[in-house]
Amino acid sequence: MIKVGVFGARGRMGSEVVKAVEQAEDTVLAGIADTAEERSAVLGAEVVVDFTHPDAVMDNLRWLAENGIHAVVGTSGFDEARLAEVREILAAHPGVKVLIAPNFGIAAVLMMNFAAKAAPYFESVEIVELHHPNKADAPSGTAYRTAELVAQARADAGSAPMPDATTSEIDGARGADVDGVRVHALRITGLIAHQEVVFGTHGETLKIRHDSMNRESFMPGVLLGVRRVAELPEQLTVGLEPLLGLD
Ligand SMILES: NC(=O)C1=CN([C@@H]2O[C@H](COP(=O)(O)OP(=O)(O)OC[C@H]3O[C@@H](n4cnc5c(N)ncnc54)[C@H](OP(=O)(O)O)[C@@H]3O)[C@@H](O)[C@H]2O)C=CC1
Ligand SMILES: O=C(O)C1=N[C@H](C(=O)O)C[C@H](O)C1
Repeated sequence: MIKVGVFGARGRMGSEVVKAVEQAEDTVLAGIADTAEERSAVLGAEVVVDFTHPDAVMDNLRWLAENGIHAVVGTSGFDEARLAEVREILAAHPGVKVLIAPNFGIAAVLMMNFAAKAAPYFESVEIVELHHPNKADAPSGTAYRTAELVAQARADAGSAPMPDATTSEIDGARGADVDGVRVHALRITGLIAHQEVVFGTHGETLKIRHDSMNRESFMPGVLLGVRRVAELPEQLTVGLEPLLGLD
């Protein structure tokens, strides 16, 4: 049995993780925390799953590394600077592994993978992410990661800059610029988590859309991370792709 702790256990995602860990045959709940002060409740866990807040997660990761506990992280907000900081923390704790996945939905990972593959074939691409209005950050971690992957695929293919003749705009009308890719964030009551990657070239468009209909849908990915994190070859793994055999 893998002993699993949960940070953010009373939140929307954390409460689903608690249920999934309790229901799986090879995992047991070792402790839960919903504040930094409660973290010692997970001492004894082999792996902690963190679905907390972008403002809390870095301190949580430092604490877990200091206590020799592997981490499976769903919390958003990881840019290159943060990932570099995580690598620095881990360098001082060589036995500890961390998996950070911008999205644990298997279909969402495929959506990102397909978007990167399509990117070199189109002149234009923009990302629209749609979430529930209680989401803490914008754009979503998934949209941010998709933009990075799409931008990298375009750069590797030597794609020309995207056409955009806008010379006058109200601030924000063209969305956020992530590595040269425009990202638009909608916050709509009734939604959970959704994304469209919209590609266009002359006479043809392609839309790749992903919808999370409930939070249970993230749990197979979270449990996969819990089962595999200790054996991952790198101390820090970003994205579920290598665990799914995707390049
Ligand atoms: N990678 C993925 O597949 C997914 C990622 N996410 C991400 O997960 C994160 C959480 O989302 P969601 O569950 O909707 O948010 P919630 O606000 O519902 O849950 C976060 C929980 O974490 C608690 N918390 C805050 N600080 C700490 C801390 N230092 N230690 C332990 N617990 C803490 C909060 O308590 P309090 O409310 O009292 O502050 C709250 O209960 C977000 O960054 C979101 O983007 C969400 C869905 C899928
Ligand atoms: O806050 C959410 O709900 C979600 N957050 C993650 C993100 O920021 O990408 C994953 C998913 O979109 C749901």
